[in-house]
Amino acid sequence: MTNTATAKKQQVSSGPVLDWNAGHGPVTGALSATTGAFALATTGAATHMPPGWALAVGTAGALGHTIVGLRVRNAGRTLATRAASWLVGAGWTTWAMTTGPLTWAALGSLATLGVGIGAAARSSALFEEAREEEAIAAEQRQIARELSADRRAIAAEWVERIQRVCSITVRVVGVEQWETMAGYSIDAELPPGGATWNKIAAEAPRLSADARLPHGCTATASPGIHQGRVIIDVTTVNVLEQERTYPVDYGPLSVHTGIPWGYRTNAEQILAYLREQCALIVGPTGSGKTNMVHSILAGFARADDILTWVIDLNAGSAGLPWVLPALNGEVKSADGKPVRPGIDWLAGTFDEAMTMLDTAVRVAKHRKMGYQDVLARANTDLLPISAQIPQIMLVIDEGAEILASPDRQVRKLGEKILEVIRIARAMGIRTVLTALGATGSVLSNLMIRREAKVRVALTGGENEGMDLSKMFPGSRGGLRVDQAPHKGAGFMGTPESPAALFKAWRILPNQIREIIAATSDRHPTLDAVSAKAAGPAYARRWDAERTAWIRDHTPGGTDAGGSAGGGLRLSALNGQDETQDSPEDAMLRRFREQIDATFGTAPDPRPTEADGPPAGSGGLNLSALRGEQDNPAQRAALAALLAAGPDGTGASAIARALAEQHGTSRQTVVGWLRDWVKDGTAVRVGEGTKARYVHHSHTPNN
Ligand SMILES: Nc1ncnc2c1ncn2[C@@H]1O[C@H](COP(=O)(O)OP(=O)(O)OP(=O)(O)O)[C@@H](O)[C@H]1O
Repeated sequence: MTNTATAKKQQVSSGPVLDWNAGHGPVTGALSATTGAFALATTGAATHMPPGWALAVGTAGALGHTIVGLRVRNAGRTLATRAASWLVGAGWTTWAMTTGPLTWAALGSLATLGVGIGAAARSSALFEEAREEEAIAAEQRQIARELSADRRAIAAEWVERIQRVCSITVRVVGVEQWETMAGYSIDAELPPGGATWNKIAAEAPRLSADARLPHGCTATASPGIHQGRVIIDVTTVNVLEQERTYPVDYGPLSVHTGIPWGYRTNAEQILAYLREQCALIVGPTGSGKTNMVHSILAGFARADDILTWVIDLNAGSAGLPWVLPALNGEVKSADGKPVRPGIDWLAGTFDEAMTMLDTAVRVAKHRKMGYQDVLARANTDLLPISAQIPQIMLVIDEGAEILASPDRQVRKLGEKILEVIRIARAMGIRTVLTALGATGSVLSNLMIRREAKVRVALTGGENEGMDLSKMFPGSRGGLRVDQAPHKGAGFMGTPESPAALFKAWRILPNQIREIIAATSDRHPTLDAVSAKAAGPAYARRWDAERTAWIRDHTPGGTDAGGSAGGGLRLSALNGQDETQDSPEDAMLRRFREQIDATFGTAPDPRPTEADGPPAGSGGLNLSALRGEQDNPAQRAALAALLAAGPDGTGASAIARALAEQHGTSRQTVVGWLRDWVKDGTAVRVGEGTKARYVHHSHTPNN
């Protein structure tokens, strides 16, 4: 029951309730007083109540209201008005009960009284309001005084400190406390005579020590609005000490608007702009590198114009958490449909990595030719990246070790990586390389130095192999490993944001699963020009024999290549044991069933596990899911083939059906049909112009 209803019920059952706290405006207050007095006078007169009682009630009312008013700190004027209302009302009631309330004199005087009480109440309400506003303003003035006293103290302290440590006398123009409450920024004017902001920046460690800042807190100088001004950011709370999980807003991102990779000491996000830049992430074992790679993949998965290709030759697990939950049906979209993996391609073997890199080179070269008109129209030599022509981000875990490897074969991979970096910037393929520590040899490579300017050093307190001055040449020794002793923390610098402390968000498998589900519909598909260049090497990337290595990593699988040190595992495919009906097979079967249920496809045309696995099968055979399941155009083509029934259909008819929504060319459909005939999904009937294709489920044998 609501409060009002309760109050009404009480009133009905026990007569008028004297509510000293009840709020009244000037009109309702006056009305309530006069109607109350009138009711009391008429009932009192009718029942011959002694008139003294009305006076007693009025006095009690005046007292009651005054006590409540004092308790809520009403102004003296309000208290007096209320008490007077009660007493005047009671006086009238006493008089009216003696002389008769239903006379013109009694009624007229009551009306006058009502107006009088209303006016007094209105004036006291206005007074009350003004009094309250004044109190708030005074409180704010007091806070402002304290704040500006605080700011003045900070300004004076830092003028004196900069003078003492850097021998520069600055004039502080403003001090701004950060909303995150993790520190403040000082805006100061440099003295005339040639002092520059970097003179103060170079003394950052000494300034921090002088200011007795807690570990992990810094005083970093950067340029102000012109060359005669400097901004000094001082952190007073070490947010790098805290563990912060990946932000739960999985909204869309774009390569153009930057991808958040972590947060700075002032708790603000730091963005990586990768349209033209490659990135290098260095982190020794245990520093939080794998976690950081996951949070990078999370950002890429959220972008609607990025396709992520991951090379992961380690027993490590950079790509698997982004693939497996989708494949084994752990994750479903909101409407219960299977979802696409969070990355577009995962290479876990040397051969697959080589295939991926060759494909990337082909795509880059083909884009250059195929998009001449687009470039001319946009008057640019940078391919306009969009959801229709996505950027390919190649993430190569321990890629720096590949580049620096003494092994001839591995070096071939390295050369290919460098080729992609060299030729593909304009055509929208960029790389993120991670490194355990082999930075010296990697950074001496001109290509990396020039193209990979988004840099991260995860220190986790590790000194070994961590040459920060090489990673961040502009920092001039201002960065010290001991400033970031926490896992996942280190330094990050980009062309837009100078190298400084930062921390990656912690991301756990449940968040990865959430992101896979949230972003499944958002991933772009490879544009037709690139897909043509990529060819079957790309279209068949999820085939059984090519994803067999994943079996080594799924629950129950043996981690054959896993080594404690996380060394490169180039022989993942050697000596596999093709056990029948393994947990992975069961998982795959479940996934196929879901796809069949969702897309209305027929039973698998290939022999099932029960029929005995064909050579090389038994892995995660995604192409068994009717070919390129994550290509909507191809799914639509397959649906058209199925819908055509036993009469079958042709490439032109399918292409026409797909034209409006997918713009697929007849040529592409011909390619798919050829593949489907090869793998038994479709049967070709007739020859030449009469050739038709029938889905195998509509053939006489079925
Ligand atoms: N951003 C972070 N915030 C808090 N803790 C973290 C963060 N990143 C990593 N950690 C902690 O550090 C541990 C190691 O992280 P991670 O596995 O990513 O390191 P790594 O450098 O890849 O090590 P390895 O090479 O041995 O796998 C994690 O289990 C976690 O406890």
